[in-house]
Amino acid sequence: MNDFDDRQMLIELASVIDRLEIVLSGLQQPLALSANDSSAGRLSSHWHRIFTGNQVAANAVDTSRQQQLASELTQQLERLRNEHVRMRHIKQLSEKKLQHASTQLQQSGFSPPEAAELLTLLTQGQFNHQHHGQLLQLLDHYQAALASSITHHAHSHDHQHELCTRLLQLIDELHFSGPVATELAKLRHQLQQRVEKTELPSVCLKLIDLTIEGCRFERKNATRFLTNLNAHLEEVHRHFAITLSEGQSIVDARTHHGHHIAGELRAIGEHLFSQSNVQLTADIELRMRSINHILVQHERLQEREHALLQRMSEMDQQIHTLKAEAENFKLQLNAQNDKLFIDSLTQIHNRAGMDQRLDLEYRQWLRYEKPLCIALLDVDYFKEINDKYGHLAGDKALRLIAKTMQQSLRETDFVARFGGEEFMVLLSNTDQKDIEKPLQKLCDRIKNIPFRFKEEPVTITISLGATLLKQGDSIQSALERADQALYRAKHAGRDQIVMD
Ligand SMILES: Nc1nc2c(ncn2[C@@H]2O[C@H](COP(=O)(O)OP(=O)(O)OP(=O)(O)O)[C@@H](O)[C@H]2O)c(=O)[nH]1
Repeated sequence: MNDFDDRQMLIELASVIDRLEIVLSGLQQPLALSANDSSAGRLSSHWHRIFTGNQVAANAVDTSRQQQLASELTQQLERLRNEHVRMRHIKQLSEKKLQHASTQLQQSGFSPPEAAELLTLLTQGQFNHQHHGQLLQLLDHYQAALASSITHHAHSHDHQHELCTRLLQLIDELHFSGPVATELAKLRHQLQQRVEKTELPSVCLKLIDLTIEGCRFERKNATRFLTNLNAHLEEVHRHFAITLSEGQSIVDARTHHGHHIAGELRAIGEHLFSQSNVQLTADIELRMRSINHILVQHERLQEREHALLQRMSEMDQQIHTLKAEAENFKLQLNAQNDKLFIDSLTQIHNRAGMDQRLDLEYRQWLRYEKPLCIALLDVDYFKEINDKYGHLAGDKALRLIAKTMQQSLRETDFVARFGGEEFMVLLSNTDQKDIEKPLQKLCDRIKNIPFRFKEEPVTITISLGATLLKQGDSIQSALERADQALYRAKHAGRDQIVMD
């Protein structure tokens, strides 16, 4: 555009010069001036003086010709003036655009030293007359900024994908019941579909909300149970206190009756030796009545004792119920505790379970130095399964793969799902020469699962990277080696095992 305007300007200027030459040659023709044309004569001599630098007699130029030339000259000058205004406007506009572009580039965060230098000049309004050069430089930087923003976008896309996978994993590690579980399932479904970058924060917040709500729900259940337990215990305590005092009073009464009967018997014995028969009979009768009275009281005591036993048996029943409830609660807590280490989708161990077992196996390896193998597995092209047959099909595949893995290995081996379609296997106490066989069997079994999605038979393969723990290894270093091996298996074409 600028190029074109400049060329146009040159053509215009050339034409102006041509015209001016004609005007000049016209003015140079020495023609007589009439008295009426004195002003035109003055004008022509004025132009003559401007263009030639020489004075000419006022009557030396033809008046009509002079007038024509003068009007042409005026027109040319007018055009020239307009063009000048237009060019000035274009210049101002392009400077403004340049400034706007440099501000935008500055805001883009793209600033190699050359770009920074140019931008400082441009944003300070220091344009030089070589606009073209500056524009070209600016264009170069624009292109670089665009390329960098495309790369950045790709990275942020990767990051977004990773975040979604991590959120899915977290959901799989949560084991809530009731409405929270339903909401979590919905959120899981949403994450498996495409979640826009802008929606991610609200999904994270929702997950936090649900986790808090789930914890509250669990806590409410536990509190309710403990309140019940407490109420029952209070009741038992009250009964126990009554029973205790009742028992004590029965014991006191029994002792008292015992003493009384013993006293009466002693008195009968004494009277037997010291009294006459008539007197003796009367005394014995008296004592017998007293003993009878004691026996009646004793019977009442027996009834109270019976009631006491009844109450004790009820208490025993209550304590029994309490014990059963406490046992049940303990089982629930244990089950919840176990669930913390179980992946809800596949029902094998999750990342937390894997960390716990890895730690244990590592300590045993340090102590007993028996071989320990870590294998990392990743399902090949799993994204395609999800994309082509839907996430439910993907979930089903993951469940079956996990089950097959468990069935394919020994009970003492360990299997965990630690990421979306990533699994880990620990083979303890297995020598190097014996490792490849079970791992190969595992891969073959998975490959042979007869998956059918949308009536189509589908073969799913896995890539596997494995390593044996070596002298000086930490858990981290061994995991990294296994991960590298897995990476090589993927890049060598997938569906294979790489041992490091
Ligand atoms: N159905 C389902 N898909 C999941 C789950 N977790 C992760 N994924 C998906 O697994 C896919 C993994 O894709 P990528 O990491 O690209 O790997 P891939 O397609 O298996 O490709 P390669 O590993 O390179 O062979 C993504 O589409 C995830 O959304 C899950 O729990 N269920």
